[in-house]
Amino acid sequence: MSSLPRYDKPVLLVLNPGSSSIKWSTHNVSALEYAGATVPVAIGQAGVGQSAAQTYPGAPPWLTDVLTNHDVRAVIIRVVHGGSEYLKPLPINDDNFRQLQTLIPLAPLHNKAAIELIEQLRNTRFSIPVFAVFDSEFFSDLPVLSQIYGLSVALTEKYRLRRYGFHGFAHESMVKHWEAVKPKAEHYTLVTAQLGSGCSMAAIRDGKPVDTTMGFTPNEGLLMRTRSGDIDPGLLTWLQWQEGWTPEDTDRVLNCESGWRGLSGGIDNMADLFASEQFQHQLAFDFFRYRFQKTLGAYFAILGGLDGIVLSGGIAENNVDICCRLLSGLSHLGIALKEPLVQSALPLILSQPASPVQCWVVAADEADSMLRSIQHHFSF
Ligand SMILES: Nc1ncnc2c1ncn2[C@@H]1O[C@H](COP(=O)(O)OP(=O)(O)O)[C@@H](O)[C@H]1O
Ligand SMILES: CC(=O)OP(=O)(O)O
Ligand SMILES: [Mg+2]
Repeated sequence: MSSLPRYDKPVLLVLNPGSSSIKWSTHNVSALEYAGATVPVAIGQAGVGQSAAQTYPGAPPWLTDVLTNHDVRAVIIRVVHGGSEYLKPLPINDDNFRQLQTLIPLAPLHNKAAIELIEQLRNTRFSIPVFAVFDSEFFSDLPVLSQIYGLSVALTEKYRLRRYGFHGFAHESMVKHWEAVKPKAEHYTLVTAQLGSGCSMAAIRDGKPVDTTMGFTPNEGLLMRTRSGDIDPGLLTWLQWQEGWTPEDTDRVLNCESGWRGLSGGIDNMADLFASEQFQHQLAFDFFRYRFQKTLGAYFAILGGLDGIVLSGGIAENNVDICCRLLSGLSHLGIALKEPLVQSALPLILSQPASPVQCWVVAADEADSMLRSIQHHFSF
């Protein structure tokens, strides 16, 4: 039975499959205002290393419900990895859909869920055009030094190896927030941090990203829920020899069995990890914070100073105490926090008025950034 009230104006449906949720929202086509609540729908952890050629069941009930009760003119879906081919918004057709299917191994926790959703949409009776928008678009012009890896030019060129960067819609939304609260500052330096199941940071100069922690895949950089983040490549080769791992095994270990869940021995939600007094749980949280602060220091160095920090994502948005822990002990960087801070409506300023670095926590509006990206290329 349908749970959504009928909404008769034409809408765009925005789908955001993350590594631990699918978020959706509908938006009035003409006003591009929210026409419905952004409702997260829980999904299981996507399997790693499975074949992309699988059987797709029909659209899940929540999706059928949305399509039945809205006059959906187009679906805009966040696809995390577009490979070297796709960065700009893409109207999905048979050819590019087949190509997108081959990219699943580049972002197994994300692209598989996106491909499944697209397949389900294409199989419905609604015949609605589907557009993919890519998480790396925001990072397409990173400076060359932050793009490259220390691998041979032959290998780099053969596979077009580069840092792509992900969470682009979230980082773009955080930049927009900063520019709204600091409209007079023409030149500025900023660090944005998206902290959810996937975690990443970006160094921003005057609105443009100059570096970011996620790389060729969304498993570089910070410690994440089930992803290891940075790891010594030599350790990995050694483990492969020792354990006889196949590429699929390695992928599963790095993407699904590591991160704070692996390190803590099974704690999934950051709220539980943070609240726990057990040694191994505290160690996992401290390591998460250590990686965050180490990256902040590196970005401070390459930016030559820092005007602001903006935090977002499921961890930051829901837990002001964690935000404060992450930013504590950094007075030498010019971070002076307000104390005490209580969880309240976002956006929330965390720093004292005189703090040289102004710190905020905001609810990044990825859907809004996705819509703005598509608006530059298509009208509905
Ligand atoms: N109250 C909370 N305190 C700390 N962390 C939280 C809280 N609520 C949710 N989280 C964390 O937020 C994560 C989900 O964030 P989200 O940005 O929605 O992820 P994704 O987009 O990958 O699905 C969960 O993995 C959980 O660890
Ligand atoms: C790229 C990424 O990790 O996204 P999410 O945090 O939504 O899983
Ligand atoms: Mg997300």
